[in-house]
Parts: sequence; C-alpha cells; structure tokens
Amino acid sequence: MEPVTTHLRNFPLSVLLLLFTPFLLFFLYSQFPPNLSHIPGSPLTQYTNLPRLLTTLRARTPTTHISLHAKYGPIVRLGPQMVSISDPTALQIIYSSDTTKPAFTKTPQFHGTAETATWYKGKPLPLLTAAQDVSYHARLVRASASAFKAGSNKTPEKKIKELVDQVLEKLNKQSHSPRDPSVIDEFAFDATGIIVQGSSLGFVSTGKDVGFGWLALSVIYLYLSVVSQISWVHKYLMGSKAVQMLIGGFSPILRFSVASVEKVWKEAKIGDEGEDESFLHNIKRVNSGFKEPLTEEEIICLAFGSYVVAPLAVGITLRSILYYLARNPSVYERLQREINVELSGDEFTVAEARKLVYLDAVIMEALRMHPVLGFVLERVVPKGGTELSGKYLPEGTVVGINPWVLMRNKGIYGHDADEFRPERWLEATPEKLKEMKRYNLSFGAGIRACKGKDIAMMEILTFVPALMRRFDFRLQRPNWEWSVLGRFFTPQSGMDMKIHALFNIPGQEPQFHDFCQYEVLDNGCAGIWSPGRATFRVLNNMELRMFVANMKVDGGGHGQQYHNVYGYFSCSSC
Ligand code: HEM
Repeated sequence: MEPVTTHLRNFPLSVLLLLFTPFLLFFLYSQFPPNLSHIPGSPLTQYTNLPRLLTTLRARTPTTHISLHAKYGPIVRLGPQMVSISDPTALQIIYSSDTTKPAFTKTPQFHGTAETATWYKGKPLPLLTAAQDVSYHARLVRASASAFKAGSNKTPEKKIKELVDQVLEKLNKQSHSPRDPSVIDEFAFDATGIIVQGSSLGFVSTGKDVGFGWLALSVIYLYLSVVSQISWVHKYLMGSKAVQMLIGGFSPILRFSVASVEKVWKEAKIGDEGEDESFLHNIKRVNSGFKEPLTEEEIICLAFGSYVVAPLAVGITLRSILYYLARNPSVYERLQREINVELSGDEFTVAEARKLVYLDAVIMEALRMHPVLGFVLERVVPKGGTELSGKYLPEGTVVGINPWVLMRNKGIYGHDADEFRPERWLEATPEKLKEMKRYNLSFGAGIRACKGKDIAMMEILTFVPALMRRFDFRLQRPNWEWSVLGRFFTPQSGMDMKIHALFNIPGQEPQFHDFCQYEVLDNGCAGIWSPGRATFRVLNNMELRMFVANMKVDGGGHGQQYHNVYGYFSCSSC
C-alpha cells in the first residue's frame, strides 16, 4: 500500500482548491461580515478594503470620494466595515460638541503615527491627535489650552513677522526666475520652530532641511495613508516590536521634539514670561502649577504633535491661497486693494489683518476649496449602533466625513460650490452664513477640532498681507492645473510662480520689472513711471496707497504683462 503522503502529492491541486474554497470563503465571511450590505457602494467593498487601498495608492482620495457620493448618494460603503457620509446633519452626531451626547471616538487611524514615529524609551508615545481614551485626551487638552492660544502672547507674533521679512528678502533675490514657491514650506517649518520652542529651525536661512526630516515626514504620511486603509498589516510592520527594535528611535522628528523640550527646559526659568515665550515655555509654566503635572513623555508628545502637523497644514493652506489668487485676477486685485488701503503700513499687526473682511473670505474660500486633510475623519460607531442619513449602522462601524466632500456640498455653498469665489462668504444672509460656518470642516469639528487654528491663522494673517503689499505673484502657466497628492494630507506641486517685488528697495540697484513700473527712492518716496517711461512722478505714501487701491491696468488683466499702469490721483508732493 502506498503511503498517504504519496496520494496527497498526486492529488490534483484544483481538487484541493475546490475542497478548501468554501472554508476559505467562510473564514473571510466571518472576518469581514457583510453587515453593511444595505449601504450603497461598489459590490467589491462589501468584502474587501482593496478599492480604498487602490484609491490611496493612486493618491486620489478627495476626488474619488466626491464622485462616489455623486454616484451613490449621502451614505456610501467604502469597505466591509467602513462608511463615508456626506449628509451635513450627521456632522453634529459624529463629531458632537454637546457634552450630553458625546462625540464618537477616534479610530486607530492616527494611532499609527505614534507607533510609526514616536518610539521613545521602548514604547510609542500617546499623541494628542491619536488619543482614543477620552480622559487622557481631556488631560492633554487642559494642559495645553493656553499654549495653543496664539493671541495670548505677542512674542511669537513679532518673531513670525521677522521671519516673514526674511522670506520676502529671499524672494526678492530669487525673483528673476519662475520657480516653485518652496520658500512657503520653509516658512511653515521655521514658523513651527518659533511657535514650539521660540526659535526658528533654519529652513529659510539655509534653504535646507536642517536634519528635521522633511523626507521622513513624507514617508511617514505615505505609510500611514496606506496602512490606515488595511490596518491589520500595521502590526506586522511599524507596529511590530521586532521592527521597532531594529529601526526604533530613528524618527528624526522625534529627535527634534526631544531636543526642543530639553532646550526650553534648560533655558527657561519658571515664571519667565519674557522674550522667549513659546508653546513649550507656556507648558513649562502652567505645568508646574498642576496637581498631576504632565510627564516628560506627554510633553514630548505635544511638541511632536505640532511638528508633524503644523508645517504641512500651514504650507498647504498658503499654497492654496496663492494659487487661487493667481488664477482669479479680479479676486487678487480686490484683495490687494483692501490690504493697501486698510492696513496702516508694513508694520501692521495680526489684529489689524484679522479685521480685513475680504482677506478673511479669501482664506476661508481657499480652505474650503482645498481642505488640508484629504481623507475621511474616521470615528467608531458606539455601543448599540446608530442611525445616520436614514440607515442603521451597527456598533463598531467606522464612519466619518471627508472634508473635501462636505465643503463642496452645493446645498450648503451654492450651485457654484466647485468654483473659487470668496464673495459667497460676504453675500450670504446671516442664516446662510451661520449654516456655511456650522458645516465648515476645514479645521475639523467638535471636541477633536484643530487645536492649532489660532496659531495657523496668526501665521497666515502675517504672511499673506506682507507678501501682497510688497510683491506681485503670478503663475508661470496661468491655466495649468497643479497636481495634488490626495492622501492623508493634500500637498500640491506644479505651481511654478513668478514672484516680483512691487517696489524697488531703497539703497539697492533699481530693478525694473516687465509688469510693474514703480520705484522707491532713497528718500523713502515712491514714484511711478508713466507709460513709455517718459516721465517719473514721485508719490507720497498716502498717494501710493491710493494709487495701488485704484490701480488700473491697460492691455489685459492681472497676470499679463502690464503695458500701461495708471491711477486716479493728482500728485501733490512734487
Ligand atoms: C491651516 C492649518 C490647519 C488646518 C487646516 C488644520 C486642520 C485640522 C483638522 C481638520 C483636524 C481634525 C482631525 C480629525 O478630526 O481627525 C486637526 C486636528 C489637530 N490639529 Fe490642526 N490644522 C491646521 C494647523 C494646525 C497647527 C498649526 C497645529 C499646531 C500648532 C495643529 C494642531 C492640531 C492638533 C493637536 C489636532 C488634534 C486635536 C484633537 O484631537 O483634539 N493644527 N487639524
């Protein structure tokens, strides 16, 4: 008699497959029960997360989610246990700010950040953005609330202003050739250094990464984007202790965060509210008064959280503002007029800039058109399940809204929601405006909304008016669409710009630009060359502001070559 193994060896593979397939299907079924079969979506998503994964790999999450909702309606199945919602009424339920009806908790979506990049003293740090435990989250928020308030101290504002001046000087030197405005990203990194530790990181001055790990940050976010779609693989990769033993502690951003904390703890004295005030100085001061002070790990978490979020978020938003302004000449000109007429001078404060209504509308519209986060802000359906958009969702379902989907909702923002039109924020009735703001997800919503909004707005309100007072920018290829990497974050590329100083700097060799015929004289006066540069007239500061406010351009709109530039005024100073 032949041994059993021989029989098995001779057994055709196809028969084996036939026998085992039902077991395999049963296993898959029990792993991923199609309990969301009543939710519309592509049939494949009932059984697998593969479509989600492919969308992420192709970096098309925002646009894909928008078209899925256009096809399937306000509630769409994205995976065997995941649902995306576009129904605005669901926002208050999922991200509730009502303490009697707690918001749904976060999924491990962000937890991967901790396990991937913050392996510290043998374990991952519990980050604020990732925290799933409600009381731990509340503890970190309480301890850092005053540190996140940008308006509470004037020192960072002053330092950010100095940094902007440094950026403008750099732009002036680079203005001869069109290029990607990467100096914006350098600004965003240095500004984060000022906010977190009270001093710039040195991106702008060196034009280099300075060891922070810009590349590492991109790799971390690529990894997170992918594993958040198929979370079980994480425990075999960066979530595995063995992998962390091999490459743990490698994260350069973690090293930076630890160094920042050490620097502030060494240099700042408790009670010192002087020149060096920063996020960490503030934490150090308030922490000493707590009954249960934050631990070293928790403080590093707070620094790390800002370093991984703030530079990308602010950089992406500044790029959006510049891009949409350059593509919309009438908006650009209206904003430039407002900035030149309403602000007192180059030394304007953030409080002054905050009062500019059109600037505010432009920023809100840029954030609406291009939210910084490109994925569903995931939450878990609590015990007992819930009903959203008329459909029952069982406990444990992952659910959420992608800001890109909600911010293009035509019912809220109008039939032209796909267009960049800041006027919509100014024309709306008070009720409509309230509705538009209520469903504004650009900074998230409810208890887990962005904690750095104040800081981000301070940086944006310092940068944009300063740039527009002294520079003119336009896209090298005005009708060229940029490219957007639509994953976790939504960074843009392909926006080469010509950025030119509007006025020549006193004491420097005058540079005459093809599109701008102003000049600032050594005595501080500004002048304008009349068409054809036959005569030169000197303007005082007030006239200059009036001139820019009423500036007319012959021979085409903004972004084209200015042949004749003239204003409505009569020059009285010369
Ligand atoms: C224009 C700039 C920014 C935008 C559009 C933005 C957007 C967001 C959004 C949408 C969320 C919610 C994520 C979720 O619900 O899952 C969030 C959370 C957060 N952001 Fe921002 N952010 C910006 C700048 C900043 C800055 C500058 C900081 C820090 C200095 C920061 C710190 C945080 C933190 C700590 C959280 C987590 C809050 C929590 O879980 O309680 N953000 N941000």
